[in-house]
This record gives sequence, structure tokens and C-alpha cells, in this order.
Amino acid sequence: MARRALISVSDKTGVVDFARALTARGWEVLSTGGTFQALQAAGVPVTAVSDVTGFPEMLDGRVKTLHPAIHGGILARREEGHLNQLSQQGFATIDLVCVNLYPFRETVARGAPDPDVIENIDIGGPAMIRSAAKNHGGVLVLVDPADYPVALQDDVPPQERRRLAAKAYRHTSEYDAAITAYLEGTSDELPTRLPERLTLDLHRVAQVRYGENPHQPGAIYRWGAARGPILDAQVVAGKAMSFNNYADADAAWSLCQELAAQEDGAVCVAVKHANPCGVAVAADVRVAWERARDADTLSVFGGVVAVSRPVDFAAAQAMRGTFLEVLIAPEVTPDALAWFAEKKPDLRVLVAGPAQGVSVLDVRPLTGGFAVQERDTRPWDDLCPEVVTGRQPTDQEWADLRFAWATVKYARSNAVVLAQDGVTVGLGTGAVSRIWAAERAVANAGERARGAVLASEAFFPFDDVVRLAAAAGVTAVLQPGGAKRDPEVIAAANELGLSMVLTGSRHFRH
Ligand SMILES: NC(=O)c1ncn([C@@H]2O[C@H](COP(=O)(O)O)[C@@H](O)[C@H]2O)c1NC=O
Repeated sequence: MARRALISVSDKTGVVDFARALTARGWEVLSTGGTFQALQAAGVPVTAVSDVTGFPEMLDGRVKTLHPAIHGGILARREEGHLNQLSQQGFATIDLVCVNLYPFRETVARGAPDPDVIENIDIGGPAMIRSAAKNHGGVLVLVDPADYPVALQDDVPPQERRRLAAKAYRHTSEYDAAITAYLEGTSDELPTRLPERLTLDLHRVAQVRYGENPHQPGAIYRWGAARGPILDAQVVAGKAMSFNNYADADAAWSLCQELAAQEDGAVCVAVKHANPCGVAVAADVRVAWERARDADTLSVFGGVVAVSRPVDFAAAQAMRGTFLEVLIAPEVTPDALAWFAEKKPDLRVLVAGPAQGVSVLDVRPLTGGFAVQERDTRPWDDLCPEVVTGRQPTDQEWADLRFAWATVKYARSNAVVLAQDGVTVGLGTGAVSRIWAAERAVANAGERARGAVLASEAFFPFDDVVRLAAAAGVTAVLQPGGAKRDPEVIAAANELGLSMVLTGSRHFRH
């Protein structure tokens, strides 16, 4: 008796050629409605599944293949007992199952209404895939057109059948994770954000040469149906993105967007190793870039730069003397792009994509697990800053404090930022003590500390940072407050003539 293949696919890529090749090798092909029609129209001999089950497809396709004639044919062990039971019912074995599922993720991604999304939850497809994968000793299971050629071999070795079965279960488990994420994400119940069991629906969207170091394999994944500014950026010029480029570009763009939402001018953020190293606001992108670069000409070398407005020719040319890894912008004018392509062929130039359906979760690896929290998205407008000194900040100091606060939020703890007139003049980031972070920031600023403001992402345990800042010429300080010695810290600020503002909220970033 001819071997039988059941083909039921939503993505019909390559299916006609595949089915034709199977029939040429003596297989009988069974198919569901749309697949049947596609094969028949292409002149491939095919049997309708409804002729095998003796039932028409019903409930708008909700029930097509859910029948013992199908699942018995797939699941029967290839031994006498099971085969006899099959033949008593007039059923026959099915030796190959080729199924890919209703496009659930794609339906969510295009913003389809809920009833359409629900209708795109495939039931019969996963059931067949799981049955075939369980019985992979006797049944080949194909969920990816890339594997069709494997099935055309005369004899598929057992280890290859097992690989296909594992791939099949991964396919259905990812599919279920996407459904779970959609249902949880559209549920009113907030606690489901951190449920008892959490399935991360990740699928690879880019391969990179290696991870953080050349001896570490690495890849880039999309979470569910989310779209991300860097994940979905267009790389319009330069080399392929590396693992570290992705991480730094994401950090730079995130801070750039936060500042763009609160500042009037064009924003430029330079990032090095996930920390901001120069941040500026100015009337246009060229000046913002020059100010951010000049904030720390040493660290920006080999950095990743994000700007909030289109990069024009003047801005591109101003980047002439600086080696940069990545530039991210909402747009790049054609003349600027041509200039980059000619003068800086290695620079990766990205036009940022949208941010859509981004998870609220922040996931960090632990050995054997993950630490999961909600992202730190608290904006300035959510705070009730309280001036605790006799001296009030001036309007310019308020503006700089707000700018410095956004910046310090994106720096690794312990972090201290000095800023003046919309530019960072000194940053101390990733320090293991607060006073060291402050010393670094003040040292970087040098003379530019005079008249600057200081922001710290966490409170001051002692008055040492205030004394250091005042000695360097800083005039206003912003910090969360809440330390045991707050009264001493505030007294020192008053004694030294500083303004001090408490935010009541900290921004650790470890
Ligand atoms: N309900 C069923 O019995 C059933 N059997 C197969 N499917 C799916 O129907 C799709 C193919 O449909 P068609 O051949 O009509 O284009 C495949 O994605 C397959 O996974 C089903 N649909 C959904 O559950």
C-alpha cells in the first residue's frame, strides 16, 4: 500500500513542489480545504481529508482533521496490535505529517480585532503535529518548509526523525507561549504580569557573529509579537550589528527618547558599554552631537550615538573626526547617508523602528534562572520633587536637574551626573561606592563643575558628596533622599549655599 502524507499548511511556501515530489515517489497525499485546493489547482494528485474521515470540514474550519481516522493513522505504533485495530476500523496509517499553523503571531502583530486573533488559534494543526512527533519512530513530522527536502530521502535516519520531532514540539510550545502572552496581555488582571509560571516566547530574529566576546555564541531574539526600535531598525549603512552594538544601541535610543519627550531641542546621547558618556540638548542635531562629543572626547571614541531628529549633511560631517560604532536616528537625509557610505563605510547607521507591544517585564539572567521585575519607566512628571534647602533652584538649575535625572536613570549604579545648560559635564557610572561615582563625575567635569548641577540615582548615606560637589562649584543637587543621615546631608547643603531637591524615588540600575 502507498505511504500516505497529510499536508495541511497555512504558509503554502514550497508546498506544491513538495507534494508533487512526494507523489512522484509513490506517496498518496491527503489535504485539508485550502491546501487541497492549492494542490489540485497545480495538478498534483490529492485526496481530501473529508473523504478519509467521512465528515465534511465544519464550524468554519474549527474541525477538519480532529478524527480517529486521522489521529489513529498517525498515532498507531507500527506493530501488529495497533495495526489490527486500525484495519478493524477501516483506517490506514499516515506516515508523514506536514503542518504549519494558523498565523497567530502575525494576526496579533497587524493589530487585528480580538475575534480574528482568537479564530487564528490553531487547534487541529498542533494536535496533528504533537501526535506525529510522539510517534516519530514511524511518522515524519515537518513544520518548516526548509525541512521538506529531508523527507524526500529514501530512508530518513532515526536521529533525523528525532530532530524533526523536537523541532515540532518547540514549534507548538512557542505557538502556545504566544497565545498565553496575548491572553495575559489583554487580561485585566495585573498579577498575571508576574505569574507563577512564566513562559518567554522568544524567537530568533538575527544571528550575530558572537556574543559579548568572540568565544561566546550569541543571537538576537524577539519577544512575542513586539516590535523594537533597534530590533526592527533599518540598517541603512555600515557593517552588520554585533551583540554589543544591539545592547548599547538600545540603551542609547531609550535615553534619547526619554529626553526627547521632555526637552524642547534636539537630543544626542553617546553611550559606551551601556553607560551614557556624553548627553546634550541643542537647537539642532549637529550642535547636540558636538556638545555630547565634547562632554567627554575620550570616552565617545568607539561609542554608540543616538539622536532624536533626522541626521543631515552638516551633522554627518561634524562626525568626521570621531570613530563611532553605531549611529541611530529617526531619519538620515540622502546626502548624509551618501557621505557616511563614502567616508565611514564601517559605521552602522540605523533608522530606528517603532516600539510596539513591548513587554513591561525586565528579565535578568541568574545562574539557573532569571530575576524578573517590571521595567523602570517612572517619568519625571510622576515625581513630587521637594526642595529641602533654604535656597531654591533657579529655572536653569531646575531644567538641568531634570535633564541630569533622566540621564542618571540610564546609568549603571552607583551613578552621579553633573550637567549644565543641557549637557553632561561629568559622569561617574558603575562605581561600587557613591563617593567614588561623585569623585569620578567631578574629576571628569574639571572646571566645568563650576555652576553645574548634580544628580544621584540613589540617596547619600553621608554628607561627603555634598561637600565634594560644593568644593567643585556645583550649585544644586538632586537625590532621592530617605537616608538615615538626611538631616546632616541637608544641613551641609544649607551651610554651603546649595539647593537640594529630593525626588522621593530612586533609580538603581544594576
Ligand atoms: N481544526 C482542524 O481540525 C484543523 N486541522 C488542520 N488545521 C489547520 O488548517 C490549516 C490549513 O488549512 P487549509 O488547508 O484549509 O488552508 C493549517 O494551518 C492547519 O494547522 C485545522 N485548523 C484549526 O484548528
